[in-house]
Amino acid sequence: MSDIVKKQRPVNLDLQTINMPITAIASILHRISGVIMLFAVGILLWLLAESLSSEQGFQNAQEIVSGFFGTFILWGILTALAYHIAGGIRHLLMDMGYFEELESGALSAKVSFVATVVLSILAGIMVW
Ligand code: HEM
Repeated sequence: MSDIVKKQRPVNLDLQTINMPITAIASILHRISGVIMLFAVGILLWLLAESLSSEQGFQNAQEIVSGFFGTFILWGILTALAYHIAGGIRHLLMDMGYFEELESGALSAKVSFVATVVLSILAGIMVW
Protein backbone atom coordinates (compact mmCIF):
# COMPACT_ATOMS: atom_id res chain seq x y z
CA MET A 1 0.00 0.00 0.00
CA SER A 2 2.75 2.46 0.98
CA ASP A 3 4.36 1.85 -2.45
CA ILE A 4 1.23 3.14 -4.18
CA VAL A 5 1.13 6.43 -2.21
CA LYS A 6 3.31 9.08 -3.86
CA LYS A 7 6.04 10.17 -1.42
CA GLN A 8 6.45 13.62 -3.03
CA ARG A 9 2.87 14.75 -2.52
CA PRO A 10 2.44 18.55 -2.37
CA VAL A 11 1.82 19.66 1.22
CA ASN A 12 0.42 23.09 2.02
CA LEU A 13 0.77 24.12 5.65
CA ASP A 14 0.42 27.85 4.98
CA LEU A 15 -2.94 28.52 6.65
CA GLN A 16 -3.20 31.95 5.00
CA THR A 17 -3.34 30.43 1.51
CA ILE A 18 -5.82 27.69 2.38
CA ASN A 19 -9.29 28.42 0.99
CA MET A 20 -11.94 28.60 3.73
CA PRO A 21 -15.42 28.09 2.28
CA ILE A 22 -18.37 29.36 4.32
CA THR A 23 -19.27 25.75 5.27
CA ALA A 24 -15.79 25.30 6.84
CA ILE A 25 -16.19 28.55 8.79
CA ALA A 26 -19.67 27.38 9.96
CA SER A 27 -18.16 24.06 11.10
CA ILE A 28 -15.26 25.63 13.01
CA LEU A 29 -17.57 28.16 14.69
CA HIS A 30 -19.86 25.30 15.74
CA ARG A 31 -16.96 23.58 17.48
CA ILE A 32 -15.80 26.85 19.09
CA SER A 33 -19.34 27.63 20.30
CA GLY A 34 -19.58 24.10 21.76
CA VAL A 35 -16.35 24.61 23.73
CA ILE A 36 -17.52 28.06 24.91
CA MET A 37 -20.74 26.42 26.15
CA LEU A 38 -18.72 23.83 28.05
CA PHE A 39 -17.04 26.64 30.02
CA ALA A 40 -20.38 28.49 30.22
CA VAL A 41 -21.98 25.57 32.07
CA GLY A 42 -19.20 25.85 34.69
CA ILE A 43 -19.61 29.63 35.03
CA LEU A 44 -23.41 29.43 35.29
CA LEU A 45 -23.33 26.58 37.83
CA TRP A 46 -20.83 28.55 39.94
CA LEU A 47 -23.09 31.64 39.75
CA LEU A 48 -26.11 29.53 40.79
CA ALA A 49 -24.19 28.01 43.72
CA GLU A 50 -22.98 31.47 44.79
CA SER A 51 -26.51 32.92 44.62
CA LEU A 52 -27.88 30.03 46.73
CA SER A 53 -25.07 30.04 49.30
CA SER A 54 -26.36 32.94 51.46
CA GLU A 55 -28.03 36.32 51.28
CA GLN A 56 -24.60 37.90 50.78
CA GLY A 57 -23.81 35.33 48.07
CA PHE A 58 -27.05 36.22 46.29
CA GLN A 59 -26.09 39.91 46.35
CA ASN A 60 -22.61 39.05 45.03
CA ALA A 61 -24.13 37.08 42.14
CA GLN A 62 -26.55 39.94 41.43
CA GLU A 63 -23.67 42.43 41.35
CA ILE A 64 -21.66 40.20 39.01
CA VAL A 65 -24.45 39.83 36.45
CA SER A 66 -25.45 43.50 36.59
CA GLY A 67 -21.92 44.89 35.99
CA PHE A 68 -20.78 45.54 32.39
CA PHE A 69 -18.28 42.65 32.34
CA GLY A 70 -20.79 40.13 33.75
CA THR A 71 -23.50 41.29 31.32
CA PHE A 72 -21.05 41.06 28.43
CA ILE A 73 -20.12 37.48 29.42
CA LEU A 74 -23.82 36.54 29.69
CA TRP A 75 -24.47 38.04 26.24
CA GLY A 76 -21.47 36.10 24.85
CA ILE A 77 -22.77 32.86 26.36
CA LEU A 78 -26.27 33.44 24.90
CA THR A 79 -24.75 34.24 21.48
CA ALA A 80 -22.64 31.05 21.58
CA LEU A 81 -25.78 29.11 22.61
CA ALA A 82 -27.76 30.70 19.74
CA TYR A 83 -25.11 29.75 17.18
CA HIS A 84 -24.62 26.27 18.63
CA ILE A 85 -28.37 25.59 18.44
CA ALA A 86 -28.72 27.10 14.91
CA GLY A 87 -25.63 25.19 13.71
CA GLY A 88 -26.74 22.10 15.64
CA ILE A 89 -30.17 22.06 13.97
CA ARG A 90 -28.37 22.48 10.60
CA HIS A 91 -26.16 19.48 11.46
CA LEU A 92 -29.17 17.39 12.49
CA LEU A 93 -30.94 18.28 9.21
CA MET A 94 -27.79 17.26 7.30
CA ASP A 95 -27.81 13.97 9.23
CA MET A 96 -31.34 13.48 7.80
CA GLY A 97 -30.01 14.05 4.28
CA TYR A 98 -30.89 17.73 3.69
CA PHE A 99 -28.46 20.55 2.67
CA GLU A 100 -25.72 18.11 1.70
CA GLU A 101 -24.93 19.66 -1.69
CA LEU A 102 -22.35 22.44 -2.05
CA GLU A 103 -24.89 25.18 -2.82
CA SER A 104 -27.59 24.20 -0.31
CA GLY A 105 -24.90 23.61 2.35
CA ALA A 106 -23.53 27.13 1.82
CA LEU A 107 -27.06 28.56 1.92
CA SER A 108 -27.93 26.75 5.18
CA ALA A 109 -24.65 28.04 6.69
CA LYS A 110 -25.67 31.60 5.76
CA VAL A 111 -29.15 31.05 7.24
CA SER A 112 -27.59 29.83 10.52
CA PHE A 113 -25.37 32.97 10.62
CA VAL A 114 -28.32 35.31 10.03
CA ALA A 115 -30.42 33.46 12.66
CA THR A 116 -27.52 33.84 15.14
CA VAL A 117 -27.16 37.58 14.46
CA VAL A 118 -30.92 38.08 15.04
CA LEU A 119 -30.89 35.94 18.22
CA SER A 120 -27.73 37.68 19.44
CA ILE A 121 -29.35 41.13 19.04
CA LEU A 122 -32.44 39.87 20.92
CA ALA A 123 -30.15 38.46 23.65
CA GLY A 124 -28.41 41.86 23.87
CA ILE A 125 -31.78 43.61 24.29
CA MET A 126 -32.71 41.05 26.96
CA VAL A 127 -29.56 41.35 29.11
CA TRP A 128 -28.95 45.14 28.82
C1 HEM B 1 -24.63 22.98 27.26
C2 HEM B 1 -25.01 22.56 26.10
C3 HEM B 1 -24.08 22.08 25.01
C4 HEM B 1 -22.72 21.92 25.02
C5 HEM B 1 -21.73 22.16 26.14
C6 HEM B 1 -22.35 21.41 23.72
C7 HEM B 1 -21.07 21.11 23.31
C8 HEM B 1 -20.73 20.53 22.11
C9 HEM B 1 -19.40 20.21 21.68
C10 HEM B 1 -18.12 20.48 22.47
C11 HEM B 1 -19.49 19.62 20.46
C12 HEM B 1 -18.36 19.04 19.64
C13 HEM B 1 -18.05 19.97 18.49
C14 HEM B 1 -16.99 19.37 17.59
O1 HEM B 1 -16.19 18.54 18.02
O2 HEM B 1 -16.96 19.76 16.42
C15 HEM B 1 -20.89 19.57 20.11
C16 HEM B 1 -21.38 19.04 18.95
C17 HEM B 1 -22.71 19.07 18.58
N1 HEM B 1 -23.74 19.72 19.23
FE1 HEM B 1 -23.60 20.51 21.07
N2 HEM B 1 -23.49 21.28 22.94
C18 HEM B 1 -24.56 21.70 23.70
C19 HEM B 1 -25.87 21.80 23.31
C20 HEM B 1 -26.35 21.46 22.07
C21 HEM B 1 -27.72 21.66 21.63
C22 HEM B 1 -28.85 22.31 22.45
C23 HEM B 1 -27.79 21.19 20.38
C24 HEM B 1 -29.06 21.15 19.55
C25 HEM B 1 -29.20 21.77 18.46
C26 HEM B 1 -26.48 20.66 20.01
C27 HEM B 1 -26.14 20.05 18.83
C28 HEM B 1 -24.91 19.54 18.51
C29 HEM B 1 -24.61 18.75 17.32
C30 HEM B 1 -25.60 18.32 16.25
C31 HEM B 1 -23.23 18.46 17.37
C32 HEM B 1 -22.43 17.61 16.37
C33 HEM B 1 -21.90 18.50 15.26
C34 HEM B 1 -21.05 17.70 14.28
O3 HEM B 1 -21.49 16.64 13.81
O4 HEM B 1 -19.93 18.17 13.97
N3 HEM B 1 -25.63 20.85 21.07
N4 HEM B 1 -21.62 20.13 21.12
